[in-house]
Amino acid sequence: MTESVLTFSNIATGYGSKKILEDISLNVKRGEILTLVGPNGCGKSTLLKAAARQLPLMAGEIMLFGRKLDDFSQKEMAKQAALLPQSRSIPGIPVEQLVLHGRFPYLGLSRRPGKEDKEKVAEAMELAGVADMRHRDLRSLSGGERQKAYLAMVIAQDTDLIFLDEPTTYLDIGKQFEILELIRRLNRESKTIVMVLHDLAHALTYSHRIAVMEKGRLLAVQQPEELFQSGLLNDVFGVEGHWAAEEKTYYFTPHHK
Ligand SMILES: Nc1ncnc2c1ncn2[C@@H]1O[C@H](COP(=O)(O)OP(=O)(O)OP(=O)(O)O)[C@@H](O)[C@H]1O
Repeated sequence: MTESVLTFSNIATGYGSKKILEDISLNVKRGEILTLVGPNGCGKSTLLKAAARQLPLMAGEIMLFGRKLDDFSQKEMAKQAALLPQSRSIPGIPVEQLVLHGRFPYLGLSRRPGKEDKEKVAEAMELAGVADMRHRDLRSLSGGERQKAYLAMVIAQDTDLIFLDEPTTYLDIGKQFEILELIRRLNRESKTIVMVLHDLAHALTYSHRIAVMEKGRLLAVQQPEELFQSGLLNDVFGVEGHWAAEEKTYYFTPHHK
C-alpha cells in the first residue's frame, strides 16, 4: 500500500471566484479506503469534485496514476475514476439503463453494449442488491433503493479508483452496514476508495486512513486508532468519542462541559 494513485499538491479550488479549499496536499495510496470527514460545509464534496475533474483548480496540481488530471481525455478519465456524487438528477429510466451508463466509456461508436458490458451490468446490480428491481423506473424507487442503483452504476464503471460522496445517506442502519461491507469487499477486490462519511464510528471502522477537514483546510490524515486517540475528532465536532472494547465499537456522545 505505498504507491500513490492520486496526489493533490497544494490545491485551491472553489466556485466562480469564491475559494473554498486552500492549500490541500494529500496522497491517496493504491488499495486503501481513505475517508474524508469534517463539519458541514467544510469542503469534502468540493474536494471529491476537484479530484473527479468537475471543478477547475485555482492553484496547485492533481496527479492521477502519475499523470496530470488535465492530460486525460474524458473517456480515459472515466475508465480510471468513478464518482458517486452527493446530489444527482433522477431521470425517468429503468434501473438497468442507469447502471448501463457506467459502461459508456467502454462502448464503441454504435453505443451498443457487448457481452462483457451486459455481464458487468448484471454483476454490479447483483452486488448492489438492485437486480430484482432492474426494470423499475428510478423515479418510483425509495431514496435508499435509488442510492443503491447509483452505486451499481459506479461499480459497473469498473474503475480502479472510486469516489463516493456519502454513500450511506438515505439508507436505514441495516442497509448502511450492507453498503459499507460492499465497499470493503470492493476494496479487497483491489479498488481504491475515497469517500465522504458523516458517521464517525463508521469512518473509524471502515477506513484505512481518515482525512479530517475544517473550513476548507486539511487538518490531519491519520489511521483510525491513532486519530481517535489524538482527540482531534472531539475538538473538530464538539463531541466525546468512546470505545466500547467488548463490542469493538466506537460511539460518540455530546460534549459535556
Ligand atoms: N455549486 C456551488 N456554488 C457555490 N458555492 C458552493 C457550491 N457548492 C458548494 N458550495 C459551497 O462550498 C462550501 C463547501 O461545500 P461542500 O459541499 O464541499 O461541503 P461539504 O463538506 O461536503 O458539506 P456537507 O457535509 O454539508 O455535505 C460550502 O460553503 C458551500 O456552500
